[in-house]
Amino acid sequence: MLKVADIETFYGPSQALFGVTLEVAAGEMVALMGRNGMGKTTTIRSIFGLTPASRGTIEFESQNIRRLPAYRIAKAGLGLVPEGRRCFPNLSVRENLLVTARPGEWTLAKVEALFPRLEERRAQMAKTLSGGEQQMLAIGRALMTNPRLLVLDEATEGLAPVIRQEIWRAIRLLKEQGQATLLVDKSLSEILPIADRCTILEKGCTVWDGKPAALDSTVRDRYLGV
Ligand SMILES: Nc1ncnc2c1ncn2[C@@H]1O[C@H](COP(=O)(O)OP(=O)(O)OP(=O)(O)O)[C@@H](O)[C@H]1O
Repeated sequence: MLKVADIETFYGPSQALFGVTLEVAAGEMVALMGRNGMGKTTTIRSIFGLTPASRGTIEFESQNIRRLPAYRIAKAGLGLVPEGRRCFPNLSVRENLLVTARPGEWTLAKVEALFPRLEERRAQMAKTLSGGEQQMLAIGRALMTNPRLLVLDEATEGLAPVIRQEIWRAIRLLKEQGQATLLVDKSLSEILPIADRCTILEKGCTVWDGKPAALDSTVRDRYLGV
């Protein structure tokens, strides 16, 4: 479904990615891992055309999307939940969900069933939500676009444990429903049981790719330890 091969990405003169390769197949949940600053967010920004890659290939459903503008990439069927959420602060929860809606399986009712808190707060302005609720809203908004591939960047970072659990429960449900997902998260105990595959980045390069069961302590210590 998504094939990223050997991409290189720059911020001005400074190179951040030196050869990132990853793949997400239909129905798969893939974890993109690596320590801070190794290039996970840049990889996601490159896939979405927000910081375009200058070399390599990015194919989504056999279409080359590397040089497409960001809005065309979203339209091709990729949904992003960026780091740091980003909802419309002065729109209600319900308006935030409806403004990005595209026809498909995910409807307002289904998103509200996935996150009952959003239903309870549907008339509230997004800016009055807690951080965790805003994160749920950001996920709900991405689902309302009915993406064939959902990409979550640090969806549970910095949230209270009870909210994190709610978000992980939702992510597990998405997986059961066969939603193809690319996930960045530092919580190995949550991510490893549900990921079909892990791709690890080190200094802007893909250095490991495999099933979570193959991710032994040597690999963990080398690439994921602090
Ligand atoms: N806007 C920017 N301008 C210049 N360099 C940047 C910019 N954003 C990121 N970088 C650099 O690119 C490299 C990769 O950063 P990136 O944010 O992709 O890493 P990450 O793996 O997502 O880290 P984190 O887990 O901390 O979010 C780092 O060296 C970082 O300093």
